[in-house]
Amino acid sequence: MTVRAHAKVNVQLAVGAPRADGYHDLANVFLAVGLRDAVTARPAERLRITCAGPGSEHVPLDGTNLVARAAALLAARHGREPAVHLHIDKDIPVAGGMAGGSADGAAALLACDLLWGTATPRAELLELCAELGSDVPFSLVGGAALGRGRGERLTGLPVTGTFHWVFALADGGLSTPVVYRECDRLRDAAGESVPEVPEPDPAVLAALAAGDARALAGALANDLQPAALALRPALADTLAVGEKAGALAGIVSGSGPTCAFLVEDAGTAGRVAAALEASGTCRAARATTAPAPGAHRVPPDPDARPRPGRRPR
Ligand SMILES: C[C@@](CO)(OP(=O)(O)O)[C@H](O)COP(=O)(O)OP(=O)(O)OC[C@H]1O[C@@H](n2ccc(N)nc2=O)[C@H](O)[C@@H]1O
Ligand SMILES: Nc1ncnc2c1ncn2[C@@H]1O[C@H](COP(=O)(O)OP(=O)(O)O)[C@@H](O)[C@H]1O
Repeated sequence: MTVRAHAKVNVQLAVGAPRADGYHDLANVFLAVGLRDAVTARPAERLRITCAGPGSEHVPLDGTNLVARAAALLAARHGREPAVHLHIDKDIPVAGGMAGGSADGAAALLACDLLWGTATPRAELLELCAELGSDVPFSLVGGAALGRGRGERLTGLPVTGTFHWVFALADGGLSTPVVYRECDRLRDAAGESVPEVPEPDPAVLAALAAGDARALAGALANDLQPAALALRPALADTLAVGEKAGALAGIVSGSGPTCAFLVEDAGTAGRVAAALEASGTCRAARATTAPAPGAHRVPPDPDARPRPGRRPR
């Protein structure tokens, strides 16, 4: 049973003051993009995780992996053992601010639910996603959505047309909690007044609904960007290269260090990606489109053969 789930970019990430539980209230406007992982679930004697693809050496294969936590949570809900082999085919950059772990968690929940025939109602799956992590419910639903609370309370958003993006992948990741802490520290140091509960920007929502890339480019906003840049100053060079090469706008994706560039069309995407790769300011650049779907089953490929050079760990 194979389920695919996509990466995200935050077209608005407004971060409130830290809450008593250590989280931050957000106005988090998620947009699912073309980069995706796949999780395959097969019956096994006990829970086993394998992973292949770029960066897979940085993915934990123990009980802390979100796919392991997803299987354990769903199994406990249905009073059974999580006896399953979960294989992750990774393409989403690890610790890149694109919710790769969350995508895998949502994909594993769905894959196990289908494999075990447990038919968990959608609302319950969403609750389990929220237990796994703040970004996991969005990975299940995809498209575009506003996340309130810590990002887990979703309202679907209308999107028209296709948005073209280029992602500059960085060497190494950034830790999400470290970036949130740096954001708090910078705001404290600047004596900034921060709302408890931030609000979505109507300009962002209108641009998504209208399919207006120029308007969306003008409204992109990420409150975690100053923190990501403080922790990784070289990201400013990456952003400058992409913008100079013709992107409408560049922004750090979520907690970073991936940089996201919104571009006018597929041709510009190719040119911006080539300029980023030639600049040496990133590990690789990937052109893709949005919106992308939520986690979904893929039919088995009768001609599937193991691909050389992608041996699972
Ligand atoms: C920043 C965002 C933007 O979408 O994603 P990434 O860019 O990392 O992918 C998310 O808020 C990340 O969500 P996710 O990675 O699911 O976070 P969780 O596992 O729930 O929380 C990890 C840690 O991040 C911090 N955290 C997360 C969410 C939130 N609203 N406030 C927080 O302060 C807390 O320190 C928490 O302990
Ligand atoms: N399936 C998974 N894929 C990637 N990372 C995972 C996974 N499960 C747990 N992790 C852990 O979560 C951390 C954050 O991973 P990821 O979701 O890729 O990044 P981000 O939170 O920046 O979007 C990783 O550094 C890793 O230790």
